[in-house]
Amino acid sequence: MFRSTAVRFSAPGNLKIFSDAKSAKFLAAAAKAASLPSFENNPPEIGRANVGKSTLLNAVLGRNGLVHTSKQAGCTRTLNFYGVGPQPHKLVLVDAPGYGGRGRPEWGAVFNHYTKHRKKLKRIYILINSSHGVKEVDWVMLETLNRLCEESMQTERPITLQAILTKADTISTSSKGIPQLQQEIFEAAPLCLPAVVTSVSKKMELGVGETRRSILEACGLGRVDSKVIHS
Ligand SMILES: Nc1nc2c(ncn2[C@@H]2O[C@H](COP(=O)(O)OP(=O)(O)OP(=O)(O)O)[C@@H](O)[C@H]2O)c(=O)[nH]1
Ligand SMILES: [Mg+2]
Repeated sequence: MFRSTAVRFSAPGNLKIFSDAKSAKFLAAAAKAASLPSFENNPPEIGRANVGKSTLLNAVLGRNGLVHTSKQAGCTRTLNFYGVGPQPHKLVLVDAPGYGGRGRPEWGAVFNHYTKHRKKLKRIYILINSSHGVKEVDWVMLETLNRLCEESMQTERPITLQAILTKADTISTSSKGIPQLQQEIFEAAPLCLPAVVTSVSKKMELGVGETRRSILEACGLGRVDSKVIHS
């Protein structure tokens, strides 16, 4: 269980902002979410469909089944916000729909709008399947996010980017090794922070504590982490 006196991951309120609707409605909702004043820190998770975004979020929140997951790609279709701790939330985690074959242009439009306009955005996590490696769509997304981070450095809203290599329990001998994947990520996105390697399965749990620490550090809550987080 991930516990903290100031940041309680075990009792989040699920703030579902978007519904699956036409693009215009999506964008209006994205604009609304981007200007919500009570959201302090919003690190969103992005990645190809089925990479394990929602599963990792459940693990990070210490709440099995809170975030809907599925074997079928394209499960998450909206940006979902999970407030952590008492109101007003110091931390809000954001689960995003996947990109790639099962993604939809309007989902991308919402994500782009959100990342461009959300004032309190601190860090974006890009999740990549360890055993599939860096696909072309991942490469394009890494380059795009690297540009976004670079541009943000000139503003009062610097955004950092970090990779998460998921499903480490499924790495086989034919998969590329983690150091090689890391190298490819750096080539596409030199600003990307070193990847956290995770696995959330019955076989192996790995990297969940490290992901939590990274989120707290990204949001300037790092001191809370070192004192009172138990993972
Ligand atoms: N073996 C293994 N399976 C995992 C892991 N993480 C997630 N899965 C499985 O992968 C499938 C997809 O997980 P989700 O968390 O729904 O993936 P997602 O990225 O949110 O997918 P979309 O919402 O469709 O974009 C589910 O069947 C999960 O149980 C992992 O670390 N190891
Ligand atoms: Mg999902």
